[in-house]
Amino acid sequence: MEPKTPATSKPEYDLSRSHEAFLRACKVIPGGVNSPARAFGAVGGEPPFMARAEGAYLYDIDGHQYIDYIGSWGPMIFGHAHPTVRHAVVEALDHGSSFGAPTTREVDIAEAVVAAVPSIEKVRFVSSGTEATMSAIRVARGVTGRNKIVKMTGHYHGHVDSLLVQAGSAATTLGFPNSPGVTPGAIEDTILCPFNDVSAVAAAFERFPEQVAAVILEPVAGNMGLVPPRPGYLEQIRELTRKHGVMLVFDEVMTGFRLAFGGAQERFAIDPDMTALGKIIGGGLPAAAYGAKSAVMDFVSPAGPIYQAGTLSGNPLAMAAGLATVGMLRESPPYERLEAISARLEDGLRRAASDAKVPHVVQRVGSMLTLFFNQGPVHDYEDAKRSDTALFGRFFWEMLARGVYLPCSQFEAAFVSAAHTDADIDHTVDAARDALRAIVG
Ligand SMILES: Cc1ncc(COP(=O)(O)O)c(C=O)c1O
Ligand SMILES: NCC(=O)CCC(=O)O
Repeated sequence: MEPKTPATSKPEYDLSRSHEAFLRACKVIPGGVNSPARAFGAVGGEPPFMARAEGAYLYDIDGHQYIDYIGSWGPMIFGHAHPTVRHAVVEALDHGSSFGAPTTREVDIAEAVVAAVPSIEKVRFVSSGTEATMSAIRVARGVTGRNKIVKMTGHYHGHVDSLLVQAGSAATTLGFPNSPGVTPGAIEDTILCPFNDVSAVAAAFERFPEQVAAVILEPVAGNMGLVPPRPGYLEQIRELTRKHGVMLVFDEVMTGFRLAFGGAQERFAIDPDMTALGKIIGGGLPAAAYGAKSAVMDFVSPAGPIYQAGTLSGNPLAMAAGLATVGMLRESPPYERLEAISARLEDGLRRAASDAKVPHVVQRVGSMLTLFFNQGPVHDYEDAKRSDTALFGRFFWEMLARGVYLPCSQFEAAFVSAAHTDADIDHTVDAARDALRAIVG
């Protein structure tokens, strides 16, 4: 079937094949999906099922083409099915897909991470961002001999029990910040603070003197929509944690290799004690990592006593995809262009929303952005929750029908890739203008 070219005027939009697939899926998969974030719970309706993806585009089984701003929720910084990544994975596959024994490719990618991220001297590879943050917390507790963790409301660190409290992403969307099955014991050592509020963290340290092992945060929050740190916030948190002997853990699963080659910590010149990486580091295959100075990482088994393991950790295919992606980021950095096209999108969306006279704010850092239907500015979770999610849902569907695939929740960030062209951006802005006109008249 020839893909239908996206048009900004709303074409007939038929998802009957996806509907059939969804009915089949719902019989054998909970909610029809393998992760709630893709279920359209926040926008209503059923998701299109995807057939393939290439460059900046997704193609569904009903024959529609979409300009993709999810990028697999972050990994696809060069767009989909990039030939260099594909070639690396195919070559790796020809040599066997998993050995359960060390490979030189793991050393190559570890060296690449250490060279890219100054705060990391040693790094351990795992298979998901969830494992990376879970392990980082375990190490922080093991190294400090303290139990408590400070977490920011609206920040999402994967589905780790102790961190699944007032988490963002689909946990916000689905409205059960504390999931059934997470025991009171699992979260009793988790202290919640609002993002961008240094005094709340200082108060937590005073209330629990010498009991806090770590502060974990997304340096630029992407799981309650895009929320930048206020100027000076990260610096003050760094100073405060150092003063109290608390480890500062940056969850750079989203921001790592995206906001700069060295991640948000390079962009904001902060030296965290530990870093969780994911998404881009796996180049679209399942890989993630956590790293720190050697003095910390040497506590990790088998060098030290803190246990952490994984059958598929350092998987050859995932390492090949990650290495190819990191190599391209280093050899031909896309960051300047990403900044330029993302700014073009930001400006265009802002103009479209202003002209439609809907309350809005567009927040962006690098190639991550959110159009909030909210007066703004959005500094924390409480601000984000004031958004008009019903309006967002209508806008989302109007955009989808016009061939633009935005993240399917107000509480997610959109990702721009190096594969997006100026024409894609302009098409998106035209679609937004039409969509808002269709909604508000
Ligand atoms: C900031 C952040 N941390 C951790 C995770 C968890 O990663 P994963 O979904 O690979 O487990 C995600 C996304 O899911 C994330 O955005
Ligand atoms: N911002 C949300 C995610 O990145 C998670 C995607 C998923 O769990 O499917």
